[in-house]
Amino acid sequence: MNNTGNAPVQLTDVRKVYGTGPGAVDALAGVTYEFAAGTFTAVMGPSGSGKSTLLHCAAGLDTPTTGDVHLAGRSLRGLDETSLTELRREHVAFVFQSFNLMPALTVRQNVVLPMTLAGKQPDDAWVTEVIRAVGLGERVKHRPSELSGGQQQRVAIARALAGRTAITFADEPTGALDTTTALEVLTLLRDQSRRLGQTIVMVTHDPVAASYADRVVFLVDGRIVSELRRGAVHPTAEAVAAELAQLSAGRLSPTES
Ligand SMILES: Nc1ncnc2c1ncn2[C@@H]1O[C@H](COP(=O)(O)OP(=O)(O)OP(=O)(O)O)[C@@H](O)[C@H]1O
Repeated sequence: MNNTGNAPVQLTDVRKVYGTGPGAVDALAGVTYEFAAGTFTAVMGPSGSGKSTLLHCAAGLDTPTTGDVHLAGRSLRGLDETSLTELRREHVAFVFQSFNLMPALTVRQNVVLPMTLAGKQPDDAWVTEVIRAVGLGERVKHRPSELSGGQQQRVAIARALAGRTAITFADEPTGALDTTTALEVLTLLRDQSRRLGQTIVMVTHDPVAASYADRVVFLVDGRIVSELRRGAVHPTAEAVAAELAQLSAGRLSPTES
């Protein structure tokens, strides 16, 4: 697959090897993929297939062993840490499992922190709207320690939405949420991608979560092996689960099974 050069997130023959010698692990075995502007993509695959490694390499949080990543039009190869931090602050939001909230700050202060760090003026009305949309309108002055795990995750999601960055990386964003809140959060992410043209890359184990995405890519043993795209047929939870089951079954070679 050739990259066209326009996508906000592009991986070109990205390989990531952990360790050396006989114990080395090929976490990514040559991934070339474009996460196109305004698309919401779910990354799925069996445990250990390389999903988190792909997300970390794509976001510049980890360095590929070989290959290149372009983020917001810039090659990450050889970029120093300061430039990388600036690039991320300007263009990227994160919703990770470890919420990375600042314990001393209130909900609202946490939500606007990336903008403050990037020297941007928060849009107060929009910040209020996203905090309300994630169901924390009554808790803006609470600190993370006064919130449940699910509520803390919602702060992280509000923080990602508030900055209206071009790109959001999400790692199991709904893992700690009850079903109702999870569906609200997925709807918010989908709306964000549709309304603001944001590119969202989400790792998930959950076919229902993946069904909110426009595209679902499947990783097996560090390679993208298939893809479902919204077209005539929506990537339904059933279609995603069926593909995953087939890939997981196919992964067991006759000698292993
Ligand atoms: N820091 C590391 N050192 C050595 N091996 C690693 C490291 N991080 C990941 N791996 C290995 O790389 C492979 C891919 O790991 P990764 O965490 O990307 O998979 P994953 O698909 O996200 O898994 P899961 O669904 O279980 O979270 C695995 O075999 C894992 O053991």
